Amino acid sequence: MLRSCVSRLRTLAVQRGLPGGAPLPAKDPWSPRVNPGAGRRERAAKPGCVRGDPRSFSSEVMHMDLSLPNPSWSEDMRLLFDQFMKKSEDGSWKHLPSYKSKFTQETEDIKIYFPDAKLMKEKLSQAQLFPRSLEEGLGFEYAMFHNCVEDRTVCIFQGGPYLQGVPGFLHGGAIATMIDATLGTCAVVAIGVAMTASLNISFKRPIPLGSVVVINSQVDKVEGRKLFLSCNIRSVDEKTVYSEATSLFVKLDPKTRLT
Ligand SMILES: CCCCCCCCCCCCCCCC(=O)SCCNC(=O)CCNC(=O)[C@H](O)C(C)(C)COP(=O)(O)OP(=O)(O)OC[C@H]1O[C@@H](n2cnc3c(N)ncnc32)[C@H](O)[C@@H]1OP(=O)(O)O
Repeated sequence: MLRSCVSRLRTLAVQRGLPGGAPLPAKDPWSPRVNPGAGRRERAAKPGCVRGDPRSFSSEVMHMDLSLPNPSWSEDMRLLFDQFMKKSEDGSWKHLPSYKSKFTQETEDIKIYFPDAKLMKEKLSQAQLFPRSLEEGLGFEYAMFHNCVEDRTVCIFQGGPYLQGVPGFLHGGAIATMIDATLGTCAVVAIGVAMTASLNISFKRPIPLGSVVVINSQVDKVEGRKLFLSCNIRSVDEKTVYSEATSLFVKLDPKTRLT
């Protein structure tokens, strides 16, 4: 019993990068917690990006751009990210930063839909964006890029070990989450604050855990406040179509309260 407690504490010490933990492989994406450098984002040059171990400064984690490469990213993920960053140099594509929690323009915009702005502010101070709520490498690792001319958002996504459904493959709910997040971002960039009214997904092939996939979304049609979007998820070599989805997003009516 004592031995198992010591062993558990030792494991926790390793996970938190504390002394006493046995060393583990430095670049194992399946054990990001045990990588002492795993909390660091490599590209810290962008505005708003914080250098150092974010776990020691929780407010900094909230404000750190989490869509930048980190040690849990596979080679495929890094290559795709670099390709899209290259495409962004001429301005046709734009890298969209992503935070656990941050008062962005969207946060400001949504306040008007709540009758009690003070209560809303309190709630928001505790809130985290769902796909960013798991620790680095364990859940949703992704970066999004938007093309304003073509009304398209591309998400490069690597699903970590905590997103398992059928053993070895991603959970359908995790896939749906990333589809919704990508379509939602495409919608918000296109028309402002909007919510998912309907989402229809066809799961065609299972997505292996830890693999990198590309979610391609686009605006198909706009009818007043209604925005119809579709997307597909493909393998990096584009040969496998894993999922397809269609959706309706509705731009919120400033006259209507959400609660
Ligand atoms: C530069 C950096 C940028 C970065 C940028 C990143 C931003 C960061 C993005 C985060 C991205 C997260 C993405 C997560 C997105 C969610 O997960 S949202 C959560 C799930 N969705 C919900 O909870 C929504 C619940 N539903 C509702 O609140 C309301 O039904 C809605 C959707 C707001 C619509 O209500 P409403 O505004 O009162 O609309 P209403 O007047 O009833 O209907 C308007 C029209 O839509 C139609 N409609 C409404 N609902 C439906 C429906 N379910 N089916 C079919 N038609 C419908 C109506 O029939 C009507 O059609 P018309 O008669 O005009 O032809």
